[in-house]
Amino acid sequence: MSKTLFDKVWDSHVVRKIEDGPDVFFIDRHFIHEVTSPVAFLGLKSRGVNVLYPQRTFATADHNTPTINQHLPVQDPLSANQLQALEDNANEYGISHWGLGHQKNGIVHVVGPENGITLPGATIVCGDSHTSTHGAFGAIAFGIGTSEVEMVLSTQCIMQPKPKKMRINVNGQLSKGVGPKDVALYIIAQLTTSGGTGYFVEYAGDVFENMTMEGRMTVCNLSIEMGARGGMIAPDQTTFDFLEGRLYAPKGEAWTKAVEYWKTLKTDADAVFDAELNIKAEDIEPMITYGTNPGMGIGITKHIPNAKQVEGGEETYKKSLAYMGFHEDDVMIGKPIDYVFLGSCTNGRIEDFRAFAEIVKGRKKADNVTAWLVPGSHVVEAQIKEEGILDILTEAGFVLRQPGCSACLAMNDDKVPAGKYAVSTSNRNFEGRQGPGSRTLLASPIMAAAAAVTGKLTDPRELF
Ligand SMILES: CC(C)[C@H](C(=O)O)[C@@H](O)C(=O)O
Ligand code: SF4
Repeated sequence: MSKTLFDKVWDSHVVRKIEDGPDVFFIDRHFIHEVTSPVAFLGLKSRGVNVLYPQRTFATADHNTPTINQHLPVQDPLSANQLQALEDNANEYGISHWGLGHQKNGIVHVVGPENGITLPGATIVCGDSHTSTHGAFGAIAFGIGTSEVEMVLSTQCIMQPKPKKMRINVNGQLSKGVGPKDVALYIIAQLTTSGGTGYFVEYAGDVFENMTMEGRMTVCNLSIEMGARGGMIAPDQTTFDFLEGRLYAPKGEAWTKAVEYWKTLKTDADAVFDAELNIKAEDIEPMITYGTNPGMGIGITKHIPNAKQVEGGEETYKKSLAYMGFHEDDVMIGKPIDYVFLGSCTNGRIEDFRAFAEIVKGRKKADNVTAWLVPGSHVVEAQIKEEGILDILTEAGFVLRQPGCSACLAMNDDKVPAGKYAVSTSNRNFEGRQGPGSRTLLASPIMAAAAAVTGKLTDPRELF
């Protein structure tokens, strides 16, 4: 029978089928961080159960970490406790731990791929919704809850009903200034934040085939924001080139054999999906969100839609605009902004910093803008320095911070004040996401750069 990429990976990991119930599903690799793992370990302890395969679990600290002075003790007691608990649990159970200050430390969804822990055909989970990022490598990767984290630690399996399958095809040529983030925000705007509910998505078409691994990760990362369980892209030469030689990637003969297998991980020509969406690359503009969910996005040259044009309740829509301090039919270009955040597991990789630097090169940060530029990992930070990007940023008046989730969800000190506008390369614009009362406008790194140097929303295409 013909199979999709998703079927191939899923079916090869089912340990047991339960009639009319979920599958018992084997997990190859498990990431943990300080927010969702402490309670899972407490559960293990209270049941007197051990970690079955500690070498399949990887711990990194990211959410509660400060992004300056990481060599000093963490001031916030809650954060300090969470970080300590992660370290203690990792040590107690023999799990590798990349804590604050460790040269491999960074956001879980950045360091996994960077170190070749994320591999094609693998099943990957983490107590974190943006685990979908790892699907960029042709892995089945999704977020799980704390009780499932405990289940994976103790059995290396979870119980999962098999989701439905959706394919999103984007074909054609993206225009200059339109990148992976715009593609993803465009798709979410089309589908809405619930359009992917119950599905696992495969992204296909020449736009994804021509995309770098960083770009594919940005797209898969945002799958969760359309309600999908996860998203994936068939592995190809771009994937293999990215992975070869990385710390945990197979070596020598094992590598050759692995690549041979990975090449079979493609959707068969006549395989059937439960839903399919076709998008023309030429229709996508640089995107910006104007509301309080990631589906409320439009091309930068467009006006904010009228309540009558949008699905869902008019009242909720108006409430969302009121929170943002915007009005129906407003033009986005020219709106003044206060903060710019470049970073997160969506856009905190080297390519994102290159894109940002391309725009700010030879320009200056606008005086009214506070900018937080936060690499996704120490590896990204080092590369920023090596490639001379730091010099460009410094010259333009920007400061580079240290790695972590930072203002993406403001669990540390990087909080956008109430009422202020932040152009953010992260993935969620919910009320208060970047600090109580903060107003988030989601965008690509180049859109963020254009705002950072002009102090207002600007069409980045004008700055090339
Ligand atoms: C803290 C964590 C559980 C959360 C998630 O699951 O996504 C966070 O990473 C987020 O982005 O909101
Ligand atoms: S960077 Fe943001 S979205 Fe990603 S894991 Fe951290 S808090 Fe979640």
